[in-house]
Formats: sequence, structure tokens, C-alpha cells
Amino acid sequence: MDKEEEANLQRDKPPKSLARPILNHETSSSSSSPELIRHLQAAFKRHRPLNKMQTTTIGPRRSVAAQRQPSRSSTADGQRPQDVVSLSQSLAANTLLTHDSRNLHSSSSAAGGESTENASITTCSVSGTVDNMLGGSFNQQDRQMDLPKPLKGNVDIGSRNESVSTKVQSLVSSSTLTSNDMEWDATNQAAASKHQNLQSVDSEISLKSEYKVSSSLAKLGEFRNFLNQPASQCSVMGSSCATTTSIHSSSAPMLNATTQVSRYPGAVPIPSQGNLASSRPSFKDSDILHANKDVPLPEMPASATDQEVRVKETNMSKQQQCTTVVEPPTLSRGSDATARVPDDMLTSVSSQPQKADKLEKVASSKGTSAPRKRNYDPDLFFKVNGKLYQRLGKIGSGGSSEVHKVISSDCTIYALKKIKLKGRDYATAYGFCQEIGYLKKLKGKTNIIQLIDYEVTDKALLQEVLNGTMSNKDARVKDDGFIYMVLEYGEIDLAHMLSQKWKEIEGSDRTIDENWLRFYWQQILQAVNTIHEERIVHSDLKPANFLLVRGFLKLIDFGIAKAINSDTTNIQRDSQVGTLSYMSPEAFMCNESDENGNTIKCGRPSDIWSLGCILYQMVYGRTPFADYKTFWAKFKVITDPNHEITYNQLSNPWLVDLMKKCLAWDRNQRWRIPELLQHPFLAPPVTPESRVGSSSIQLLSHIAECFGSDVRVSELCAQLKDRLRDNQSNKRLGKLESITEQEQLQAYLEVRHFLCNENYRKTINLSKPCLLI
Ligand SMILES: Nc1ncnc2c1ncn2[C@@H]1O[C@H](COP(=O)(O)OP(=O)(O)OP(=O)(O)O)[C@@H](O)[C@H]1O
Repeated sequence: MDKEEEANLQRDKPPKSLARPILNHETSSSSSSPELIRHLQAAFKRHRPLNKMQTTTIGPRRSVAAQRQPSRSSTADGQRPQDVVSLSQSLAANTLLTHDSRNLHSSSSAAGGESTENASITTCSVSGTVDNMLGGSFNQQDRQMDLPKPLKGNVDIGSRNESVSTKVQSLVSSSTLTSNDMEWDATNQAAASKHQNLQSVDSEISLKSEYKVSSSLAKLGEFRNFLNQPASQCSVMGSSCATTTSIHSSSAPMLNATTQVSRYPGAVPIPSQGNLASSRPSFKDSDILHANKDVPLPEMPASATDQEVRVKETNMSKQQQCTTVVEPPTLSRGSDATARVPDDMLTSVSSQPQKADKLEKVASSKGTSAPRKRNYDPDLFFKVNGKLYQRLGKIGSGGSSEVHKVISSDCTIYALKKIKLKGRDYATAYGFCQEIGYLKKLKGKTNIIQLIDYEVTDKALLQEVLNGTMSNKDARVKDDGFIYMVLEYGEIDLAHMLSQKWKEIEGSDRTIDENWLRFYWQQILQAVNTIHEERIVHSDLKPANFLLVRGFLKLIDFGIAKAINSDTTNIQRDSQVGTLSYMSPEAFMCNESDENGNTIKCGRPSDIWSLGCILYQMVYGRTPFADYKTFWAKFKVITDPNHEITYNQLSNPWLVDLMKKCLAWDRNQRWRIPELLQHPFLAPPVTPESRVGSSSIQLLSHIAECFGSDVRVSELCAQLKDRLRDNQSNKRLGKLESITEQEQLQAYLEVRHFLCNENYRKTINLSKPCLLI
């Protein structure tokens, strides 16, 4: 943040009563990890000093502003926090590091680097708590956390297009174990697993009270248990990687996961392998979204239906662990082991969950204040519908949520979005919950981030959202209510890609590569087209909301999206929404009356405006209103129909035209996406003449370059170019149109035709024309 912005921030600071409270995020594991272990870990993190791994990012995201009220909003949104994960093992002196591609850009802000770029306004309450105009909330983001110990290896995840390289290597070896208690016997995995579960439960109490090595050992057991239970070998698609995991059980269990960049279109199927595969439905087979509806998943029967009860586990959970006998998977020895463990074996709880839950319900209905106990460490895991997800680090915090990078039991990387409902009014919570509805609707759409699983702990709220009713309007959400969304993982967002791109360009005389621009602009258009076709207006389109997944952009964050009623093309909002720099004039004036007395509404054109701002930022490295720093300055200039946006001259005039088509002040003048996809910038009108002529000319230039030292060749090429440019010649070349798909070949043939001319050849002493071409 530069000084000027800082000054602006100070100036515009909202009164305390209006300031958005800083989200009270759950403490990460780092806060609860034993001090001693931390020191040990630090000693082994040779290349990365501990202090560098922890990033503090100032990043207010969206804010709510009363209409026509000055709003304080600022951000350093582009500052994607470090996504550094350390799966460390102090005891074994091994470290597993996850280095997300975002890490590469962690210190960079979004393109343009404007602190106000992502200052935003969001709907806080459908019922209109817009007075809670929010100022910047500064979320400290700690993307680092330590994982249990007996792991060795390293993870290096990067986005494909941004030098993606993903490699996960983890090794669990008995040699890393220092305690007999923890020693793993491949022939007795079930026993060991049970033993470790007990240890982890026992250790939970000691973890909270005092830092002991033994508690870490328990955690270690817990994590090892977690990883060990799924498939002995699985191919996994998630994020950008295909993961192959094999367990070598000849001497000790060895988990060797290699994750490589791959390009798998579509959602995230997990191919089933092994003799137990049938017991575990793939994502394709089972509609995970039924989890909270009519059809319960076989792998998460009762535990999946009542998270509230589950998190209030009493000592029963311990009992469950003691009484549950989980047969270990039949692992064939050697690297080709293909047995797959059903997910319901993931936690020992799931084998007898109903009984436990019932007992617990009884206990709680009698008012028994049984101490809460889980059979997993909440600092290390999230549990969604009975499935555990290991935390790998915080990816980011939005205005309303925190998003974590997690790994599932089958070694797939996901993003887990957690929204805290406590303290929110019902309507706001309802709005958050609607994101699930939209993502469900968009299931299977390849350019939308896919919802893998979800859980809303307030079942009544979810039911209302799914039913499309809101009878409980005045109620408040239950205490400790959470929404969990397990999402496809995106490696890097467009804001960071742009930032990176502009860093490369800055200081050179290069401009943005047009093909790069076309490639991503087309994907952006297609993603937004997908939602517009589903009658959804996103309302918060910005580079940070496009994530790169396996090389393709996908749209995220439907937190403030709205459905368009079937009898209209617009939506009506109760508050202004969006991110300031990308907000359309009508979004600023939503619900006000225009000069004809009509209510101003937002619809698809509002999204088109935002797309125009994104394109402008891609082209120029800054948004169209970047010079206007404060809310009021932006408001004034964006809502002024006479304001002229500055377009610096570009070599391709179509590009300027395209931006103008999106950024027309009058929303009725803006082009729709199907038109934009046909715009000459993306689909240049090619006449046969220009096609053949230009290709030939290019080829000639190339020839001239190759024979640069030979003046005669240069001269010949120059002559040929003139001939090609000649109208007569072009007309003749146009006759070759029948093979239009082979432009290069045509060009080649044409040039060769000229060079076959003996007179020309003579001038350069060529006996055979093919020597030249
Ligand atoms: N599926 C995902 N994969 C990777 N990162 C993600 C994913 N979903 C969200 N994120 C990261 O977390 C951040 C916050 O997520 P999201 O935008 O969904 O939350 P929000 O509370 O609605 O935030 P905002 O206020 O920015 O709209 C995103 O900017 C993105 O960096």
C-alpha cells in the first residue's frame, strides 16, 4: 500500500461502529502445536526460516455500503497470502513442504497493484443491514501449518501455466519412528491403527494442557492413520495433479505419492481401483450432493446427517474406537498393491456412529453437559459429512469465509471453504447458503469450480435454502453454525497470473501477448456465459474469482450471486454489491430511479461491465478507474454517463473496440457474451486474400531472415512480397481458397511457385528451387 492510499485509508476510516469486525478465525494448528516441536521443526527447515513462512497479509475484501453512502473500502486483495505447507516431522527430521504456485506470487499484488482495486461492497444482509458499512477488515492470514510427524518428502505444487510443477513425495517409514509404541507393523495394521486412534484421543487432553512430545506422537499416529486407511494405490485427480500413491509394505508402510501435472478436463472423478473399489462409490457414481438430502451416501450414514451431534462426541467416541474392529485392507505386498479401503473405514467412528449419536442426543436432551470430544484433532482436520480432510494451510480469507487447502484420505487436494454463521442474522446466513444451491446447479460445468461435498451444520437453514423458502426470516442462526464446502482446488487465480505477467512486461518494451490474452479472455467469457445461461448473475466478477485448474480458468465465489427470475432479465438487490473497481454504474445505483422513474436493476450487463474492467486490466495492467482511489471518487466517476474512459492506443484496434463494447455506460449498449465471443478480436475476419497473402509474406520475411547475409535473396523476397501485396496477385491467390485450413501450405506453395521461376533462380544461382524452401 503506498502512502497515498494509506492516507486515503485514514481519511475514509469509518466510525468504529461501522467497522466490520475482524473475522475471528479458528486458530490454526500452529497455535496449538507444542513449542518444543516447533523448535525442532525449525531446526530442520533448513531452507526456509520460520519467520518467512508466516505471512501477514492485509486484505479486506468486500464491504457493505449503504446506498449512496460513503463507504470505506480498501484492499490489497491481490496479495495472495503464502500458501506454504509444511508437513514436518521433527522426530524423524524429515520435512514435507507444500509450495503452492500461489506462493510464487505471494508477495505480489494483483495486476496493477492498486490497493483499492479490490475494495468491494457486498450484501451483508438481505433484510438490509446495509448500515453496517464495512471498512477494511484486515485478516491475518497464516497459510502455514505443521502436519504430523512420520512423513518425509516434499511437495511442490505450481500452476501449470505458471511453471507448474507438482510433486508430492511422501514417505512413511518405520525408520522414522522413534517409539516402539508408534512402530508400524504392516502385518498388523488394524491393531496399530486402533492403537493410534487411542493415542490420539488420549493425547488430545494433554495437547491442550501442556506440550509434550507424546502428544505429538499421538498426532502422528492420527495422521498416519488418516493417510494409511485409503487405497494402497490410487490415481487421483485433483487440483492440477494426478497422484499415484503406493504403499510398500514389505518392511514398513511406505507411502510414496508422486503428483504430477496433468490435464484432466472436467470435474474430479476418482477412478476406483482394487478389489474393494466397488464398496466406495466414485464421485461420479454417487451424487455427493445428496449427502444432506434424501439419499444418504452409503459411506457416511448417520454420521453424515448430524454434524452437530458428532462434534459433541462424548467419551463414547473413545469407546467406539475401542470397540470398533476395522479390518485392514488386503494389501498385496509390493508396489502394485491395489486394495482400496472404503472411506467409511476412514474413521473408526463410522462403523458404529448411529449408536453413539443416539446416546449423545439423549445425553444432550437431558441437559448433560458432557465435555466435547472428537476422535480427531480439529487443529489438523476438518470433518465434512463424516469424512476427514487434513488441513494443509490457509489459502485465503474472503469477506465472509476462510478457505483452506486440504487433502482427503485418498490424497486428493481440495479447497475447503468454511463460513462461520455465528452472530449472523438468518437472512445473511441464508445468502451464504445459497452459494451451495448455485454450485449444485452448476455441477458438471467444466468452467465452474466444482462442489465436491458440503455440510451445513444448521440443518433447518439448509433445508430452507434447498426448498427456496425463508419462513424463519427473523430467527438467528444456531450458535456455532458453520457451512463447509469442499471444492475443487484452484492453483492460482487470475489476479496473480496478471500480476506475474505484468511484472515480466514491466521495464521492457513488450506489450501483453495477444494470444495469451485471447486464450484466457475466451475462457473468461465462456465461464460467465455458462452462468448467464443458467440465469445466474455473478455480481462480483474480478480476476481473483477466476482460478486456474489444470490449465483452465474456472469461476468461483457465488457468495453474492443472484438468480434471475424467469419473468425478467434483471435482479433486484437489497444492497449494493460487488468489488468497487469492477462495479458497473447500475450496481452503484441499484434500486434507485433513473430519469424516467424506472427502478435501476442489475442484470447480465452488469457482469459484462465487470468483464470489461477485467479485460482492461489484462490489457493495460490497471483497471479503468484505478486513478480514483476513494469510494466517493470511484462512485462519482463510474456513475457519470459523460465520463470518458481513457484507452491508450494499441497495435490491434479491435482490442480497444472490444473493451468499449463491454464498458459502454448505457447497459443496453453493452454486448452480450455470445456476441463478444464472435468479436473480431477473438475471431478475426479472414478473407482468403489476406489469409494467403499474409502467410506468404510472413514466410518470405522468414526466408529473408534466414538468408540475411545474401543481398540477392533479400531483394528477391522483397520483390515477392510486393507481388503478393499486389491486388492482381491476391486475387489470383484467392483461388486457392479450397484448402483454407492449410494456410501455411498455401503460402509455401505460392512462394515456391515464384521461386521456381527460372529467372529468379538465376539471380541467386540456385539450380533447384527446393534448396531455398
Ligand atoms: N476452490 C478454491 N481453490 C483455491 N483457492 C480458493 C478456492 N476457493 C476460494 N479460494 C481462495 O479463497 C479466497 C476467498 O474465497 P471466496 O472468494 O470464495 O470467499 P469469499 O468469502 O466470498 O471472498 P470474497 O470476499 O473475496 O468474495 C479466494 O479469493 C481464493 O483465493
